[in-house]
Amino acid sequence: MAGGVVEELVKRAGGCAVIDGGFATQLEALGADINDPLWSAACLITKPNLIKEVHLQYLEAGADVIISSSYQATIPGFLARGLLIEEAEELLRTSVHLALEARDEFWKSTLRKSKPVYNRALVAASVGSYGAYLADGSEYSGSYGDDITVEKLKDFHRRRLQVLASARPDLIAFEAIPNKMEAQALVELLEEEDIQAPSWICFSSVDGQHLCSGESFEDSLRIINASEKVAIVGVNCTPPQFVEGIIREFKKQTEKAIAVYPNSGEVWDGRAKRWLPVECFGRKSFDVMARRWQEAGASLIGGCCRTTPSTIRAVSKALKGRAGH
Ligand SMILES: C[S+](C)CC[C@H](N)C(=O)O
Ligand SMILES: N[C@@H](CCS)C(=O)O
Ligand SMILES: [Zn+2]
Repeated sequence: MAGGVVEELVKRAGGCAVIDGGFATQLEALGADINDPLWSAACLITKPNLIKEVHLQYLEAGADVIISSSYQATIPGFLARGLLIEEAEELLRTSVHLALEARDEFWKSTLRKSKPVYNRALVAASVGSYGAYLADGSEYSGSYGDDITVEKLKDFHRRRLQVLASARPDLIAFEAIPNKMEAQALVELLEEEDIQAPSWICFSSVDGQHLCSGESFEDSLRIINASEKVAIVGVNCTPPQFVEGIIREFKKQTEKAIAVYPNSGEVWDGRAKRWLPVECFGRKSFDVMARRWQEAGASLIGGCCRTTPSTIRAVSKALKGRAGH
């Protein structure tokens, strides 16, 4: 059963596991230049040590799950950069290995302390949507053009998924999926490739009522509910003010564990490649909202773009009564 490892983690975490925060955001905060078609995955080539440092910072902050640096790491993306196929595949494996190394080192160091306050974290291999690869902001529009088909999406995802799975992550995290066709492709692919690690599929939404494409959550959840390979569904990189309503809607439509890791509420300008500030997304702070998300039924909670280790420290404290320290 795909969900065993997830159920165990959620139980160990006291009912709600903490996911890490914005990975690319923290890479940038540490000085990386990610204004690049590969976005944060460029650092797999140029700054692997920084990637490990970001993972360690989120573990220190109290994350029970860390997500690898492969969101925008794709074989065609690396080939366009002039790498060979073997080099591209090695970088994909490296993204998982860096996260596993950080997890194992951190866990060893906490075991040496007399009163460990952490759980042994899980590593989720990130698989960004096709829109992330296109690097045109389409993970927030769901518009992949008229020519796209389920088969083309499966072909796009297939080899990367095989390679990432071969590096033995604990979970596979499909992130910022903006339309139903891609959810269908992923569910079929998990079955065809018989992927053993449990998966999560997280959608992006810009209005809190639909996928970014405008399609209903209901139809996509029906597709996902039929898959035993998917243990967790949810939303990521979605404005936080919509998340409580989304969880309540998902609770009606699925029995799978629900993960939410919204962004800060800022909006990505895909053309200018920058985050646009928002006036105000509500009066509540992220950690206060996180408690409401837990009450509404989320089992895994973290942050996405523009959230940081201090966000996750506060979330960990709010959900478990203690910060990572
Ligand atoms: C989650 S978005 C901010 C990632 C970057 C985007 N795919 C781009 O390359 O423009
Ligand atoms: N795991 C990725 C998601 C981007 S939407 C990151 O945090 O950078
Ligand atoms: Zn994000």
